[in-house]
Amino acid sequence: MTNVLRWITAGESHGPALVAVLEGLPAGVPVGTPDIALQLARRRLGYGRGARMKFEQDVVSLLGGVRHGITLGGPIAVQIANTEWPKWEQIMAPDPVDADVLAGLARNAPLTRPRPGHADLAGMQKYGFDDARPVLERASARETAARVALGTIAQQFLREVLGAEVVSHVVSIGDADAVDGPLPTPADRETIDQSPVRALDPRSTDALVTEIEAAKADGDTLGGVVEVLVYGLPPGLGSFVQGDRKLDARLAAALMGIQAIKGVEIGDGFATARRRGSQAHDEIDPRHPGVTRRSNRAGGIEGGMTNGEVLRVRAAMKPISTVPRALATLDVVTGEPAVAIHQRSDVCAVPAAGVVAEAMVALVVADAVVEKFGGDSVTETRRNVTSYLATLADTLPIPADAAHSDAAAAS
Ligand SMILES: Cc1cc2nc3c(=O)[nH]c(=O)nc-3n(C[C@H](O)[C@H](O)[C@H](O)COP(=O)(O)O)c2cc1C
Ligand SMILES: C=C(O[C@@H]1CC(C(=O)O)=C[C@@H](OP(=O)(O)O)[C@H]1O)C(=O)O
Repeated sequence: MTNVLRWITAGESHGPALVAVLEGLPAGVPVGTPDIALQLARRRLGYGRGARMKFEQDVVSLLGGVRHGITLGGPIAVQIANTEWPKWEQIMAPDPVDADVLAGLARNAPLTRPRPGHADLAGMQKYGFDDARPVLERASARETAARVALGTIAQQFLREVLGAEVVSHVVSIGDADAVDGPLPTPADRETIDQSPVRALDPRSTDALVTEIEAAKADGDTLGGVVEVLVYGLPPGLGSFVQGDRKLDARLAAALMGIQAIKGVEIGDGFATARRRGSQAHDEIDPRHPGVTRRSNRAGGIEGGMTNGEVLRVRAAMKPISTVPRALATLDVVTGEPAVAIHQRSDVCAVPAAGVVAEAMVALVVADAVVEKFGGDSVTETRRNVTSYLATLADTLPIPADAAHSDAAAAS
């Protein structure tokens, strides 16, 4: 399946900049450099991130597709420059650099002890490198900054045409679970971002921070689970007619594409597999104004389509593979046993992964919205949305506002 909305990123972790292009978005979406900078700043936060997050800055510029704060309908190009570039200018130079100059740079020493869990070894084998540098430079999750930049624009689009809002929070870190309370709503965003682990309930924060501190003290690393919710989606985004058109399949692929994400769950996912049917599905109740369902175990997707309930998807992140108490590996030059590269690194990046997951969900949902409603301008897309919602109300005896579920529908 070819996406209506297309996106791509380029750039290395220690290169001069990341670049990202988003194509297929209608004209008229309000977005500016400060909106993107704000989201990039959120991605850098979170307890457990390494030193690099403190000294490195993202410098964002919109290079195309936006004029005076409004998208023009053409490809949108974003650049995220890296303030650390002067330190890497020769090591990562696109043009040849004198071998003597490179030999004098300690930072340029070949990385020959691949980290289990990172892209190092398979990447070196795949491309025939005896240095992990060319692999890790692109495999690195620095690239997620570029996706967050594009996700910001997708979120602005969803807000503009549907009034839809994307929220994320951390569900667990390592073995510690956040308090299992009501689902976060858009009104909770600030509270979540103020928590160093991006947990909604303040009682969760201490437990999750303690978990990270304990791993750090042991020279170890952690993963965890994040959840993304989208409020305000109409039924019918995505499709049941082909596997690759299913919205759940598209969400899973996009979330799995984030570095270190190893599991995706839609709604109650794995828990649903253990339930009986009578306890697994979401009964339809037309008497409850504004809500068609008595529960939302499906996470707002049935048959590969949104069903008008809150979209709810989780992503499981594995622990960071640069483990300070380094793991066993080999030296690819000598073939001898060795310990893996273990320079500075994040101990836990789950809170940041939540921000990245928001971006990927926003891009996938925005793609499904453009696919269903079309439109070259936001005005045209919005008109098509309005007409679809009116038709829905005409054709089925579902209360009109049920087609636009609100926060209450989530609980
Ligand atoms: C926000 C974020 C930050 C990350 N930071 C690190 C890090 O500091 N050190 C590390 O080894 N891996 C880090 N990772 C994970 C690696 O990028 C990832 O494990 C690697 O690219 C291999 O890909 P895979 O885990 O998907 O197989 C991070 C991932 C994310 C999403
Ligand atoms: C730079 C970012 O994340 C990096 C992702 C990353 C990895 O291996 O994925 C490894 C670390 O980089 P380094 O090995 O240079 O310390 C993280 O800091 C970022 O998120 O902006």
